[in-house]
Order: sequence, then C-alpha cells, then structure tokens
Amino acid sequence: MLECKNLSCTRNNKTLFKNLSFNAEPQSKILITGQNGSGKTTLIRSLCGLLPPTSGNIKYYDNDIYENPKLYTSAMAYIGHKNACKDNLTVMQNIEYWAGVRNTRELIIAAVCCLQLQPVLNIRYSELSSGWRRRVALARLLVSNANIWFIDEPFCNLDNTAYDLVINLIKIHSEQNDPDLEVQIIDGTIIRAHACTAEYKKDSGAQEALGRSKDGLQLLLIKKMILHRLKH
Ligand SMILES: Nc1ncnc2c1ncn2[C@@H]1O[C@H](COP(=O)(O)OP(=O)(O)OP(=O)(O)O)[C@@H](O)[C@H]1O
Repeated sequence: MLECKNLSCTRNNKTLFKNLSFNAEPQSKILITGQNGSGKTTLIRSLCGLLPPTSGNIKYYDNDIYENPKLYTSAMAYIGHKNACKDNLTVMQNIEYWAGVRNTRELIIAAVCCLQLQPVLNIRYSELSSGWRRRVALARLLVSNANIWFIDEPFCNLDNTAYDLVINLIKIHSEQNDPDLEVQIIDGTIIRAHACTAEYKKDSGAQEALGRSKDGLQLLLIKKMILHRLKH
C-alpha cells in the first residue's frame, strides 16, 4: 500500500537517514524509534507528503505522493507535535470543524466516545490542560476516516487512562493481526527496518464506539519514545 524506496534526507549538511526502503501493507503498524534529533519527525513529515526527501520516492498504491498528492492527502491523517487545534473554539467545535473538512459528521460521536471527551466538550481549547489538548487532537484521527495514521509521539502528556484509550485505538485501527515493522534510526545515519511484535492491553469498550468507523481504518505509523510501554 505504501512503498518507500531509497529515502534519504539531509538537513543542515547532516544526513538524517540514507537509502531507507520499506513497504507498509494494510493493517501494519510501524514504530519509529531513535535518539533525540535523529530524524524521526523528519521521516514522518516526509512520509506525510510535507517534506520531500532529498532522494528516493514514496508511493501510495503506485502513485508518487509528491507528484500526485490529492488521493494521498485524503487517505491519511497526521498528528504532529503541535496539536493543530483552534484556540478560540470549544472542543466540540474543533471536532465539528474537522468532520466538516472530511465530510464525516457521522464519526463525531465515535471520536468523542473513544477519547472520552464528554467532560470537556463545551470548554474552549485554549483553557484545557496539555493532556486534554492532546486527547482532542487525537480525536482528529477518528473523524478523518483515514486509512493511514501518522502520530508523532502519541502518548505525550497523556495520563494512564488516556494512554489506554490510545492503545485501544491503535489496536482497533490495525486490527492487531500482523507483526509490527520497526524502523530504527541510530546515530542519525544507520537505519534498519525489521518486524517486531507489540503486545497490547485488553480493550475496554472502545471497539463498540468505533464500530461504524472501523472499515476505513488500516494502517498506522507512529513515532514513539517509549517503546517498552507497548511491549510490556
Ligand atoms: N525546520 C528545520 N530546519 C532545519 N533543520 C531542522 C528543522 N527541523 C529539524 N531540523 C533538524 O533535523 C534533525 C532531526 O530533527 P527531528 O525533529 O526529525 O528529530 P527527532 O528524531 O524527531 O527528534 P526528537 O526525538 O528530539 O523529537 C535535527 O538535527 C534538527 O535540528
């Protein structure tokens, strides 16, 4: 589904990654690990179509995502470091706005339930704590109805409850069938990609709330600093 060939990226005369190739099939999960500054966010932004790699190409169902971005843009959702929410809107208004952009109003309830946003729906985004802000941003994954999720540090600022909710979302999105693919960046230049297995906690009802939106959900790419939390 997503085919990456010989990706390289140089920034400020420093090679961040070189000749990185991997394929991501539906239902796969890719975990990107590496030291601070090694290029994880840069790689994700390249895969999202936001930062062309120095060389190599990325194809989504045989379409180069930089030459033919339209199909790809509507097929993926990206949650970066910045939550990209509107300060002056309430939580509900933010979610409604995203659903309006994607024409997915029928997914609003599932998104609210899955992130358990009911207590803050009428609060202005600017008045929320960091953890709640992150939860609101993650709700965008659900209303996007995207095949591919890119999440940069998904667990940043989350408490244990929210952490479990996000693990559930990841599990449901990828249907937990296939082994993960782990891409590791070491010392900024050495790249390896291999299969690994992540164990997830038992789900706690989120699946039911997500039922209607499940069909379109297939692949997840995450950058994570705390790999061991998924494995233990
Ligand atoms: N806008 C930019 N312009 C130039 N260089 C940048 C820019 N953003 C990041 N860099 C550089 O690219 C390198 C990789 O940064 P990146 O944010 O991809 O790393 P990371 O692995 O995600 O780091 P962290 O774990 O700290 O979030 C760093 O050396 C950084 O200084």
